[in-house]
Amino acid sequence: MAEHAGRRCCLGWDFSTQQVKVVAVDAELNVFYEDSVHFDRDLLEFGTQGGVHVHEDGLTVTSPVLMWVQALDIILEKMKASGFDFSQVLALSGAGQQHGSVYWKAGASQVLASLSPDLLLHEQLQPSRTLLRVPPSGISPWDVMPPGDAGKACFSISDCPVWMDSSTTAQCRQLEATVGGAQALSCLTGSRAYERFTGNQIAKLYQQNPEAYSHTERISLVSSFAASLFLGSHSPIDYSDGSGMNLLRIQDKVWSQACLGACAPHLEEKLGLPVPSCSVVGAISSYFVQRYGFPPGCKVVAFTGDNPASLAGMRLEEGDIAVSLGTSDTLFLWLQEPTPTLEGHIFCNPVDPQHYMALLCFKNGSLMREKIRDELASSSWSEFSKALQSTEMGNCGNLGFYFDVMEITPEIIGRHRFSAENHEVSAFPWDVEIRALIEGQFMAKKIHAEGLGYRVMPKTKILATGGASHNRDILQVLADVFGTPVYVIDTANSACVGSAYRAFHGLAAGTDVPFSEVVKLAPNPRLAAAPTPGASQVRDHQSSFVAFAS
Ligand SMILES: Nc1ncnc2c1ncn2[C@@H]1O[C@H](COP(=O)(O)OP(=O)(O)O)[C@@H](O)[C@H]1O
Ligand SMILES: O=C(CO)[C@@H](O)[C@H](O)COP(=O)(O)O
Repeated sequence: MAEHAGRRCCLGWDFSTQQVKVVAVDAELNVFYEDSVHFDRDLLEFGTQGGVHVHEDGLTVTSPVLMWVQALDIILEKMKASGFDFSQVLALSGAGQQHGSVYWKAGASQVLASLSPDLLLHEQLQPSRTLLRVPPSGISPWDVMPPGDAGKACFSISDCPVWMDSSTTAQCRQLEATVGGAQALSCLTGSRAYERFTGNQIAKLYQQNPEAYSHTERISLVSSFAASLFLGSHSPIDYSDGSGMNLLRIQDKVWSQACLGACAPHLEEKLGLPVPSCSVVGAISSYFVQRYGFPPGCKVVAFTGDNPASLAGMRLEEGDIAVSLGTSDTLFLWLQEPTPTLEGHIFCNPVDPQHYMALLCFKNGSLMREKIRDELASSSWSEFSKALQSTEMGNCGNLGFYFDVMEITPEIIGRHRFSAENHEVSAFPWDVEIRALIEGQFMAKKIHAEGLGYRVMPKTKILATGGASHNRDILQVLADVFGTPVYVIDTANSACVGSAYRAFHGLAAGTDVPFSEVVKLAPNPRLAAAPTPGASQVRDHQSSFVAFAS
C-alpha cells in the first residue's frame, strides 16, 4: 500500500499554461503528494509549444480544450495507479491560467451530468478528434466542430483563446469607447481594456464566428471550466478570476451591463452569476465517486486564477510583494482599497472579500529566459547560473531588455542592449547577456511596481514562486535589484498549494473563520537570497538607463 494511503486531505489543482499540476495537503498543512502532466512532453499529439499554438498572424494564441481534459484524465489515472486514497479527500479547489475561455456547446450540461465511470472524461466530452490541430492557413482559428458531431461534442470551438493572445485590439478600443475611455473602464473593472482579457476575446468570437457563439450555452474561464469537470455541471466564475475579463464591476461585484452589451448579446446568461471566491460550489460529481473513490460529500470550492491562488498559497500579507516566475512573470500585492490606473490590474482579493490585489503581468518571462539559455548556455540552467555567478552585480553598467514577443508591460517588442556609456549595441558577451536579461527583467518589474505606488519598506519581503524560483542565482539578482530579501515556500507550485488551502477554508464555510486562521499552521517561507551589501548603489547608478523600460 502506498505511504500516502489513509491521510485525510484537500487537493489543490492548477491548470496553468504548460501543465496541469496537483498537490495533496493533509490536515497539518503538509504537502504529501505532488504530480503534473506537461502538455508538450506528455501529450505530444496536440503539438503545442509551451502549451499553446501560436497562429499564423502571430497574434492569435490558443490551446486545445481537449488537451486540458486529457491531462486531467492522465493525472487522475496516475494517482490511482500510485495507490492514492481518494476516499480521504475532504474538499478540493483549483486554479487556472487567467483570462483563457472555454465555450460549452448547447447540450454540454447534460453530458457533464451523465458521465459514465467506465470511460475517461475526454472520451465522453469530445469523442471526435477532428480539427484538433492548428487550422491550416486560410481557415479561421475559430473552427466549429463538423455538423456530424452535433450532439456529441461538448465544445463550440475546440481551440480556446488563452492569455498570450493579443489579437483583439479592435475589440478593446470598442469596449473603452462604449464606457467613456480607458480610465473609465479601469475604474469600473480594475483594468483598461487588455487584448487577453476575456470580454474582448468573447467579442472577437461573436464577431468572427456568430454561429459558434449562438451554439454556446455557457462560457467558462479556464478555472471555472476545470471546476465544472469536477462538479459535473457548470461552475460559476469567482470574483477574483472574474476580475480579469473587463466585465466585472470590482466594487459591487456584479457584471457591468454596459460592458456585457459592448461585447456580445445574451452574454449574462452565458456567463452565469459570479460568486465569492471562497464559495463551495457543490459536491463532487458521481463520476469521480464511482471511478476514483472520492467520498460523495467531497466539496468543490470555487476555482480561481493562478495568480490569486498563488497569493493564497504564499500567505501574502500587506506590504509583501509576490513575484511569480512561471510561463509569465507576474508581480502582485495585497491592496486594502482599489486604485485602478492605466497600467496593471486590480482584482478582487481571493481570500478576503473586502480587499483587493494589484497585478502586473510580463509576457516575456520563462520562455524568454529559456530562449537565451538555449542560445548561449547550451540549454543548461547550470551553465546559465554560471554566467550569473561569474559576472558582477550591476553588469559593469551594461543593460538589456529582451522582448521577443510583444510585451504587455510596457507594450514593446525586440531586444535592446545599452553599454555602460548608454550607447545601443547589437550584442554582449554571452555571460554579460545572461546577466543583462535577468537584471533587465527585474528592473522593469521594480519600476512598474513603483509606478503602482509600491515602495520597499524596511520590513518588506519578496515571496518568489513559479518554475524559475528553483534557481537560486536568479533569486539573488531579484534580491539585489529590489534591495529586499527573497523568500520561497517549500514547493514552487504555490497556485496548487493555495488551492488546497482554499479548499480547507471552504470546509469552514459559513463559520466566518478568516483564511489567515485556517492557514496559520502552514510552514513559514524560507529565506532564499538576501541583498548583497552595496547592491543599492549599483541600482541607483543603473536606474538612469531605465526610462526605456517604462
Ligand atoms: N532551474 C531553473 N532555472 C530557471 N528557470 C527554470 C528552472 N526550472 C524551471 N524553470 C522554468 O520554469 C518554467 C515553468 O514554470 P511553471 O511555474 O511550472 O509554469 P506554468 O505554471 O506557467 O506552467 C519553465 O518554462 C522553465 O523555463
Ligand atoms: O495573464 C496572466 C495574468 O494576468 C498570466 O499570469 C496567466 O495567468 C498565465 O499564468 P502562468 O501559466 O504563467 O502561471
